[in-house]
Amino acid sequence: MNRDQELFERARRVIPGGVDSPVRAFGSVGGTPLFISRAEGAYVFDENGDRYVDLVCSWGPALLGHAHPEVVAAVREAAVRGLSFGAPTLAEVELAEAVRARVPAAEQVRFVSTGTEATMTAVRLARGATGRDAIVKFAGCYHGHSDALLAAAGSGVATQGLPGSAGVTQAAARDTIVVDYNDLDALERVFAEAGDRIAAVITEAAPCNMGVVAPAPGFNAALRDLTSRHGALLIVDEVLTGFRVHGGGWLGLEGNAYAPDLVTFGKVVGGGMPLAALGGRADLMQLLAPVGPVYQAGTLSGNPLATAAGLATLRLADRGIYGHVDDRSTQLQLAVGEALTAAGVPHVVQNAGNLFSVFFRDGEVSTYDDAKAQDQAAFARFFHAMLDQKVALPPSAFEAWFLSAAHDDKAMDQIVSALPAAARAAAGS
Ligand SMILES: Cc1ncc(COP(=O)(O)O)c(C=O)c1O
Ligand SMILES: N[C@H](C=O)CCC(=O)O
Repeated sequence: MNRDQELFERARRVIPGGVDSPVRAFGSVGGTPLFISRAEGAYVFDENGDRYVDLVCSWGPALLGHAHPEVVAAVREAAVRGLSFGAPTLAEVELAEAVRARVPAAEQVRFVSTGTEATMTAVRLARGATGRDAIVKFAGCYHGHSDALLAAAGSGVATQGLPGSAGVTQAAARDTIVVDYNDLDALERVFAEAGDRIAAVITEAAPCNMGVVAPAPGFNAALRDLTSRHGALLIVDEVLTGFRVHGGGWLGLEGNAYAPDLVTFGKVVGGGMPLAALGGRADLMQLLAPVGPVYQAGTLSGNPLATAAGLATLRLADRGIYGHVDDRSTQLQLAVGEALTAAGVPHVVQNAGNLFSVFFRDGEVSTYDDAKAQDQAAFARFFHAMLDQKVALPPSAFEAWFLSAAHDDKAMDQIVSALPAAARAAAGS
């Protein structure tokens, strides 16, 4: 047994499945997760002492690469001033201003610790504002693990092939209406039948948790029109896309052509620390306690180390950074496509800005059903062949691949030269 295997066995004795988040467990690809001892730039190092080019990037936050010196310095400086105060700070105000400057729809911002809290609060706020109970979500979208949002969810729920989660009450499930992604006709029908019950439609700005499935042109703007016509709110979840695909998130990439009522952030906004946020129209945000009647709170919300990391990250994330990540993403998408084509493996590479994933099937994927109809065994073979060559992909066919500003020519060469053998493994040859 190597050190990772030893640790996994030990972990499983004290931690369910040996992991603190199911997607880490290698459940759908088999084998032993890497136990990471440290990370730097484009690389992670496991407990065996092996170095891997990382295409997980902490599932998104590491836009600048791991342990960027300026971000680490900002966290160090904050740490010596105190780890947590449970009181307002200057850095929170600065970070809220930085978010508002980049995302006009976020007129006011409330910081929380996880994306789950951000979307959960958005749902509660929508219900409080409209006096309605039902929420519409799209099949294959993932918004964290609050009860209202676990139905037909992507990410780890998709990876495990679950329809939802045990422990969600029937009442909660009844108030969540699930519609196929990119299907406006179906959504129109739902509003025609139950429009006066619907508090909000929540959508990933561009879904990346059933693999990457960009919205059809005009889809998000149509959601805006439809919800407005029916007095429902539009919640755009930018936890994954926010500050990653563009300085203004997916909304910015689409030129802020439509404005959601509420928008959620996580991952990059916390620079690798536990921080997420809910933003939105000021009149709605003013319904949150202590101003309004919708309660939301958090002992560690707006934690000073996390706000320091977030601020340093947003300050560094300029056009050059996004240009670099976009170019690397285009390069890798082409290289993966070429390798799989050469090996005769059915596939489609889809992107939303610099986020992309590979579906091991022919034909465009625009719904969760399309995403599920892929050869997951081929993905598992591909994944392990890449891992054998010291390239760490997300261990699921339903997750996006993440690049960073630290993925330089050397790291890219290592990835690209690993592709032909991985493609042949996917082909089963
Ligand atoms: C789009 C989206 N929303 C919400 C979440 C939940 O965030 P967290 O894992 O920080 O709770 C995630 C990822 O996990 C996500 O990708
Ligand atoms: N797909 C998820 C986030 O976007 C993966 C993170 C997790 O659930 O641990």
